[in-house]
Amino acid sequence: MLVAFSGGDVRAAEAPLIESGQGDALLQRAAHGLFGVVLGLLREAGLTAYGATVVVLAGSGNNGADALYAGERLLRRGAGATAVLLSDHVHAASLEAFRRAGGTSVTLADGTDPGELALHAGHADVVIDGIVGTGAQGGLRGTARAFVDAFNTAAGARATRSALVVACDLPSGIDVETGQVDGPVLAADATVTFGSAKPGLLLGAGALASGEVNVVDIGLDLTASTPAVRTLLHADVAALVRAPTAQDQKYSRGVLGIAAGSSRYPGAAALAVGAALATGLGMVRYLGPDTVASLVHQRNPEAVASNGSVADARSQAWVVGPGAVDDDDQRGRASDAIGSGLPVVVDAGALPEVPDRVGPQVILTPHAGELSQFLTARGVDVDRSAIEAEPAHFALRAAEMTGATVLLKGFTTVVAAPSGTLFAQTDASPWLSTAGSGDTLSGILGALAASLAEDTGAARRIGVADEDIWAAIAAAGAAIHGRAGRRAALRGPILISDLPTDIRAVMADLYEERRLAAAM
Ligand SMILES: NC(=O)C1=CN([C@@H]2O[C@H](COP(=O)(O)OP(=O)(O)OC[C@H]3O[C@@H](n4cnc5c(N)ncnc54)[C@H](OP(=O)(O)O)[C@@H]3O)[C@@H](O)[C@H]2O)[C@@H](O)CC1
Ligand SMILES: [K+]
Repeated sequence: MLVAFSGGDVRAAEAPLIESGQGDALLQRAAHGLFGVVLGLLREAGLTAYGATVVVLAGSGNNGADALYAGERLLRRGAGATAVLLSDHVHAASLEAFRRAGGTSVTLADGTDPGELALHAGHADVVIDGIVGTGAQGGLRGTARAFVDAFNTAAGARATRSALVVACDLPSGIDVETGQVDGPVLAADATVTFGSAKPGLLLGAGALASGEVNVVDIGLDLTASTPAVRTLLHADVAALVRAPTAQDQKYSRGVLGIAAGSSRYPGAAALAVGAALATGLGMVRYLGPDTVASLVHQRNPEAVASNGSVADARSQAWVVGPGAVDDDDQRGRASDAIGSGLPVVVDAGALPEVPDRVGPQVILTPHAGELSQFLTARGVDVDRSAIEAEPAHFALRAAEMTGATVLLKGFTTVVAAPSGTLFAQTDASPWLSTAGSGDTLSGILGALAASLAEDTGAARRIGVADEDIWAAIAAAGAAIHGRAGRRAALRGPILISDLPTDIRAVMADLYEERRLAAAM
């Protein structure tokens, strides 16, 4: 699991070490970790340090010092390195070490046009961003801002430019706590972060600017702090999902009730049912109008369908709401399922049925517009754009207000538990923002909820508190959905009705990971 502590907590954990005279040792450990990741990236690009061209961008703080010490190590391995100094008072010892190893440096003075230097950096093999780290205050300013603007213009966007950009601790320009960007940002191909990830690397625009996040252990003790954000990795999702055993029968593997679709939106039901079956469980019971049930049956004859009541359809979990609009029977089923005490995934048309207080086993899956309506109906007047700017804040607010688990959809999906625990998953493909995508997410979440509803060891397997298991299940569902989308996008624009094929392939990968982990 990728665990992010706030910049403040990381700095507090550094403080006693710095006071006891270990400040330089910390810088050296950080620089060594950064150097190691750069070497690996060069190797992946078919290069070695010997002969590689490196540009180190150094600001006035310790972030610049880490980058310069990493540059020193690359110089000693035969790289050619130039430092662009964005302040006239960079960390003296690291600059001295960089120069002694053969590096050259140039100071960008206030008011000087950074265009030529930016062009030079754009032609390097690697650019190490040591402009600002956890000491950044607000959006980039002064020479830092001018240089990043010029670099983005000269080198182009990530994926189109030739230089690999490696962020030291965090990409300069993001807010360390929220990932919000105010002004230019130096988007990285990879970020090497020290002690632990920071929330801004996992949330919002910061998650998009960070590339692959590598955490370097520099010996900080963070055990007394509470993680601010967590991201489930492949191994965590693999440890969570439940594979059938020889003792299982269809009822013990999990039965999911789905009250989705309406005569206006019949397709949503078929998509949710198909995705649930592909995720793997014992049975899906579909409840809804006969016409919709026959569409569900055409695609998935294994689903058991009726137009009966929630009370009569024994299940371990429910999905309510996808495509269920202007349908009083579906509304009644949503209300009954939410009131049943069973895990329930509540989407779209069922969100207005949520009472004031529920338990964390009720998983709400709004997008920003739906969360805005949901919160406004509860007296928190907030529009869609405000939620998009601070998704974690508003998801937590909704979870704390209602007691539900709140999964807020987006390119980065955030999941808030009522306990305050927060997950962020950036597994998705932009191709997934298409009609029907949310219906398949509901199906995946429902299947996980049904198959894990009675699994008392699930939270322990991935190291979360029992009270946060529903948030972890929701985060795992977002990860599976996102990866299925990425896989599907390899074949071109995603056809959501095809997604079950990719969901099954993602599940197969997860079971293989689980098997390999057990064999170790
Ligand atoms: N502590 C340690 O021992 C360890 C620390 N570590 C490393 O140190 C980093 C933290 O170092 P830090 O505290 O020196 O702050 P840092 O982010 O380098 O720069 C702050 C300076 O930047 C400037 N500045 C601020 N905002 C700005 C803006 N918006 N736009 C432009 N400039 C801005 C401002 O300088 P000024 O402009 O005032 O000259 C300010 O003083 C951390 O991320 C990690 O990499 C690790 O190696 C582990 C050991
Ligand atoms: K940086």
